[in-house]
This record gives sequence, C-alpha cells and structure tokens, in this order.
Amino acid sequence: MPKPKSFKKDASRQSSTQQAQQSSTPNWPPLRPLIPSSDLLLEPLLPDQIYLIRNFLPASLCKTYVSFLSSLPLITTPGKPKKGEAVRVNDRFQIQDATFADTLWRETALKELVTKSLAEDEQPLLLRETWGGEPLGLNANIRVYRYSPGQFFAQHYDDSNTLSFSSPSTPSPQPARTTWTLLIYLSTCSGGETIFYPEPTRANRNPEPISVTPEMGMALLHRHGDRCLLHEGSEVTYGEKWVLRSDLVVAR
Ligand SMILES: O=C(O)CCC(=O)C(=O)O
Ligand SMILES: [Fe+2]
Repeated sequence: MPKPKSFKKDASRQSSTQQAQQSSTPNWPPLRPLIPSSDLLLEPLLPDQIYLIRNFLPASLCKTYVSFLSSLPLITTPGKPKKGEAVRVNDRFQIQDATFADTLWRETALKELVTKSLAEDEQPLLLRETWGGEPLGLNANIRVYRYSPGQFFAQHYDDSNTLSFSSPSTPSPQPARTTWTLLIYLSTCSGGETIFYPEPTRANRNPEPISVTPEMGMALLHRHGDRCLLHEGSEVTYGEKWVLRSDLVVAR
C-alpha cells in the first residue's frame, strides 16, 4: 500500500556543518556491567515487525550513560522541519563512530540474539528473511536523543540507507544497507511512548496502535524501509526520555 504523503521521513542524515562540529568521537563509558545474552530474550511484540529486549542494559549502566551523555553538546532540533521531514522537537547528538557501533554490537547481547535466537527454531534462510539479509553489525551513525517534557517526534517512517560497511572487526568495506531501527531506552519517564500504527489488512481493517512505554535499559528493534510501520515518539509529560539510536546493517 502506498504511504500517505502527509507522513514524513526521519531526517537522520547529517549536515556537513554538524559533521564538522562533531568529528571527535566521544569517550563512551565501558559497556559494563552487562546481562549475559543467555539470560535475555528477543521478544516479538509484533512478529516480523517489532522486537523487544528487556534489560538489554542494566539500570546502573543506563544511569552512567545518561550522566555521560548529558555532557555532550546536544543540539535542539528546530520546531519547523525542512520540507518532507517529520516534526520533531528534542535535543540530539549525532556522530559517525564505527568503533562504538561495533562495541555495541559485539559486547552486548545484540549480535548473539539477532544471529542466534531466531536461528534456533528457524532456518538460516528465514533468519535472512527476517533481517533482510545477513546481519553484519550496527550503523556507525549513532544518534542520542533527549526529550524533556513537551518534546516529541511526530509520525513518520524510517528510511533504509545503503552504505559501505566496515568495522574494526571486519575492516574491508562491503556493500550493505540498513533494515531495522534500533532504539535503546536509557531512562524511564511519563509519556514518551513509541507508538506504532499497523497497516489495515483484510482480516483486521482497523488495527489498534501498538504503544511501547520506555523502560530503562530496554532495546527495541523495528523493521524500516519499505515495510516500516508509521510510528511516533509521543510527547514526554514528566522526566526525561533518553534514547540511543542506530540501525541494523545487513549485506546487500
Ligand atoms: O523516540 C522514539 O520513541 C522514536 C524515535 C524514532 O522514531 C526515530 O529515531 O526514528
Ligand atoms: Fe523513527
């Protein structure tokens, strides 16, 4: 079904000025302590579209991260978006950091859960079908969002991007694309739910929206690109919502 024109795209591409301003990579705190992947689950919230990993990062690590991220030069996005971009009002920081993306992929449970969990009951072919190809790692384009009360991210679709993927552990570049959005909630707040709007089908002409309440340390993966669900980050009403965002990268 064609996507309605009134819904916008996520403006996640970086301007050259921002790139110039943020060329030195942050000194990210070590990803410790962590909960072993054997104690975590890739939980289907809407099979094939949205998965959750509760306790992906323990609360102590989330708190360390929030205080570290508070020291970064976050930029408030303008209330008036450029043509074709979704209205979003939050403070954000964006950096190209292949080393951190690689650490986040390998040191946490993510790589194991993405490449093994589904494989236990599914064939490798189905695994590739789910992720849109052979998973290689995470997009080096790391985004940090802070939403204070009154801030939100209006309804939009996330784009898939093609890229040439290399990482410290796989240095020779290979053709790749992003297929799923990764959000890691680093705090708990009131409001700020990520709400998905499933497409109507013959069997269900009026599907209920699916609302995810941010939980400290929970990770969410949702399919993006052609089969992305319309979604939004609803307005925060109390406290701060902190999110770390990247994307799953697969071979193309
Ligand atoms: O903050 C949220 O809940 C949603 C973020 C989002 O949709 C995005 O980064 O594209
Ligand atoms: Fe999005």
